[in-house]
Amino acid sequence: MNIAFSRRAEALTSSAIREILKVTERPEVISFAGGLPSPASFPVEALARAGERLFAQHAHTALQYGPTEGYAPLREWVAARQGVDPARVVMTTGSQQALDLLGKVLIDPGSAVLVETPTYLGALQAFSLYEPVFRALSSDDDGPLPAALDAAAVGDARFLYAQPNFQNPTGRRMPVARRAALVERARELGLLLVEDDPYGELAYDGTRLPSLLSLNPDGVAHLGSFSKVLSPGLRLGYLIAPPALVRKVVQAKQAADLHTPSLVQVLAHEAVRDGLLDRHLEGVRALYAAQCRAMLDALARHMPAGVRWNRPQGGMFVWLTLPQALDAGELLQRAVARNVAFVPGAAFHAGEPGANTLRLAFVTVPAERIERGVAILGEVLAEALNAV
Ligand SMILES: Cc1ncc(COP(=O)(O)O)c(CN[C@@H](CCCC(=O)O)C(=O)O)c1O
Repeated sequence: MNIAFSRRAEALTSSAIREILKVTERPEVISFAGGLPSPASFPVEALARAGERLFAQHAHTALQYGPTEGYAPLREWVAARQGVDPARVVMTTGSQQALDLLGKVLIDPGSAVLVETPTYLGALQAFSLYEPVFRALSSDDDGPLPAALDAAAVGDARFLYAQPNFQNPTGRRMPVARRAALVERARELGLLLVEDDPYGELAYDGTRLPSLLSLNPDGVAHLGSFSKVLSPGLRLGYLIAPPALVRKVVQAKQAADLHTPSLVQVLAHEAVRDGLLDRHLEGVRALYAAQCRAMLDALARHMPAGVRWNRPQGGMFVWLTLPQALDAGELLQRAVARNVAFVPGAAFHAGEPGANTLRLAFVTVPAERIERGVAILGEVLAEALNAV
């Protein structure tokens, strides 16, 4: 059967992370690839008790169709936590769906979309379905440069996609002054900001900086997720946006999946309604801080000269820059042959190739396996450097 695919489908590519995750299913593989939260961070007991309350008190709601905007008590909980009107909140099936819906309602073929580079490859993949032209915005260690946001660069761009907290893949965090300057420039230029923030509650010192949303609620579409603070298997996220954008996203979501599963929304609300999250997050932050120290110590011990990396203050990722001569895509094959996996950096780039970069996720690997995996990675890099 010769299936005639749409032009969009013909251009589709696989997620580098999803493809590598297939390889990492072998238990002997030390995987620094997927941004999977540590299973030790899942509040299993609290979720089990929430499930009992769900079936005892909310079974009909949890098992029935629900409103596309989401389960009202959960929307209200999100709205209160973010300081917005519940009418601006839409619950989504992971924040990944929010990325897809924003692409669907904001991007025409050929539309310009401004992105950091590198940036989250899942966002590039979601937006790409709608055939934009990506424009990479100059950035430094603090994030996108507001000075790069001039009328010429912005032109008719539909939005700027940015992550202010512990950015995937670089791990960097935008200082408050940079956030304010970025929001001000975007406001002056009438440019919508899409703020993707799955890691905002994962600062190891427990601090939270003001969101871009809080600096300009009418100019920012904010994405949040329960994946990194509760469980990714729930596939639960949310979008907070100006009313006109909420209306369009809801219409698109009606066509996509009618609504996010009622069961998951009621379960999550039953779990978080009495303050579980704040108690739970203290332990998650302490665990991730220890994991990060183990990773940074191992890198310092085993990386050959010329390899650079950041020191994240939160989140789940370390970003390595290799000497120009090395290609992380080629090195991945050699590393996997020695049971170590990571995500090559090229897939995170929308502008320059970035072949000599790679992302290491560190929260799910026990410290002794981090030490062994990074030692092997160091040997693979040293052998490659000796061969150039
Ligand atoms: C910046 C950013 N925005 C949205 C997402 C998607 O999270 P959810 O759909 O809310 O689980 C993510 C999740 N990214 C992880 C998860 C992907 C894992 C996978 O594809 O299995 C990663 O980069 O490894 C993210 O980092």
